[in-house]
Amino acid sequence: MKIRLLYPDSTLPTYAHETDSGMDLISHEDALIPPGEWRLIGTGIAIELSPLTEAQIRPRSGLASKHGITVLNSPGTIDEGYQGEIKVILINHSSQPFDVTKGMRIAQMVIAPVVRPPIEVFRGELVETTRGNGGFGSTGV
Ligand SMILES: O=c1ccn([C@H]2C[C@H](O)[C@@H](COP(=O)(O)OP(=O)(O)OP(=O)(O)O)O2)c(=O)[nH]1
Repeated sequence: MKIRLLYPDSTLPTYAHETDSGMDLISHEDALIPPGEWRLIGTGIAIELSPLTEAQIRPRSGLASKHGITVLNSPGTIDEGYQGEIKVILINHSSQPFDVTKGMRIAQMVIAPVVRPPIEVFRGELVETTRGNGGFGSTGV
């Protein structure tokens, strides 16, 4: 994949450890998120994904466990063809205002394969399975 730095002071997202699943996304702006509210935060980057891949924007567990900050639409979907700035929707679930500062690691971005199967439409019965229509706790607690 390619990462495009949109501004002279954009910060490249990096993997904190070489075996990490996600690279940390950096805020390109300051923002104050009041308790219970959310903000759309720019990262100052855009990406060019390889065919049949997507990027998923996921929360950082440290921000969630220490400050109640998570990604509202987690996992955010970055489509293969999206060329705009990657933005992160952060929500503050705590009772304190949360200060996002430019340069802060606010979320992580995981690159994942995408499957787009050919679709066949029909009106008959689905092939029988052992689960059938059972769901939503059908196997017990
Ligand atoms: O957390 C996110 C989620 C999405 N996007 C960008 C990339 C994505 O490809 C595009 C559209 O996202 P999505 O399909 O989730 O949004 P939508 O509400 O369905 O909008 P659209 O009608 O533009 O598809 O917005 C982000 O930058 N951050």
